[in-house]
Amino acid sequence: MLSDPIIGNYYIGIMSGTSLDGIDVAIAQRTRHGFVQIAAAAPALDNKLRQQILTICQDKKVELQTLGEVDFQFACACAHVVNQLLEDSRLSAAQIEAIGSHGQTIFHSPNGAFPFTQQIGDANLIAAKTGITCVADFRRMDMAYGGQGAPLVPAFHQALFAKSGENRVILNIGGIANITILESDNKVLGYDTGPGNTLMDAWCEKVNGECYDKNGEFAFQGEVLPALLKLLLSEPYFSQSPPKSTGREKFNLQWLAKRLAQLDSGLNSNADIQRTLLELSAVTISEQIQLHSAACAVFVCGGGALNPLLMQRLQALMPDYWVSDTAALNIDPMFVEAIAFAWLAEQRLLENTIPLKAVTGARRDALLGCVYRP
Ligand SMILES: Nc1ncnc2c1ncn2[C@@H]1O[C@H](COP(=O)(O)OP(=O)(O)OP(=O)(O)O)[C@@H](O)[C@H]1O
Ligand SMILES: CC(=O)N[C@H]1[C@@H]2OC[C@@H](O2)[C@@H](O)[C@@H]1O[C@H](C)C(=O)O
Repeated sequence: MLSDPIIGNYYIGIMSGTSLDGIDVAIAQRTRHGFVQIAAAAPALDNKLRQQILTICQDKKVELQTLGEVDFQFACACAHVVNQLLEDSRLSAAQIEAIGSHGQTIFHSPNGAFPFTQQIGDANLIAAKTGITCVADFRRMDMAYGGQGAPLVPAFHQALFAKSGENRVILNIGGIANITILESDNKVLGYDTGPGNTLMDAWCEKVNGECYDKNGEFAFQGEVLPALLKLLLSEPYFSQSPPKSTGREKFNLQWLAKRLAQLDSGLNSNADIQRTLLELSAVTISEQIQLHSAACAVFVCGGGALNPLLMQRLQALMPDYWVSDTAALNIDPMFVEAIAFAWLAEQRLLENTIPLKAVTGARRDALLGCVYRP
């Protein structure tokens, strides 16, 4: 029997998501049993660079020179985390087939008259500074075919986690939350449900100066404010049918401030608002899962899996579902997205189209990503 030439190959995935908490990087290996995590790291972003990117995302305005310089610096940061991880794991660049680099989304606008999505982190530089082929720009071909360009991970979830004859849900709770419904007949549905941690992070940073609510401790001190929750839930995005995707362009501090101003929020404690934002994420996620899937196991990944109150509320709001995290499927919940981009790089080099049209609404499945060779 001929041996399969792709078995044993190593790929690297780099993801830095909407939370801007750091750069997730993972080395994965194609084995006979699937795609296996070999090493991973999630170093924090340099604070100055993080602030510059946040400013670009929040102000939605940037000088072209600044944009170019931030793009350069972010790519250098990505190359650095790759080189560091290779050194720590005693692997050489020559052993890696490719890097899949998501880049940092600075604007995602899939629905306007001129849809676009923009990620920074020049893949030429990543290839040059690591000596490894870099695959990047994964979203825009899907958009070119009329798709949302997001979420992309449902295809990876299907490839790794689908089990014939069994319904499963994969729930990523990053800044934005997205669900993948894996149906027993191999059909897949996936979309962004709305805020995961992004509003909680923004509020916590504003009132406590901490970039996130560690272990949900601040939210635990508060009570849900029913009038505020009702108002937040009236956001039209939540009742829109998929395909749909969103980002910090919509769910941000201004979005929250506008709604707080409509209520007499001066009477509410900051902890109550934090608790209500957590409830907003839990309610919007659990409603969408229950709308599209019969009772089944829900496997959570992303930083939200580390928030015990959020996990507790998801289980309570979905009593017929079994909520755990992707560790139960042998993938570290903190690195599912990074490994997904390693997988997307592999798929690109193999020239496999990615089955996403049912998720993103694209007219056809496409080859995703551009290849930058050093
Ligand atoms: N110990 C913890 N307790 C509570 N929340 C946590 C904890 N650790 C991480 N988080 C939350 O997870 C977030 C980071 O999650 P993650 O890295 O999955 O997001 P992301 O990849 O940036 O976002 P996205 O998936 O939307 O692109 C943090 O901003 C924080 O809100
Ligand atoms: C435009 C963009 O960067 N979207 C991210 C974001 O973070 C979570 C959610 O919103 C998801 O739609 C997507 O990331 C993952 C990796 C995806 O494409 O599947």
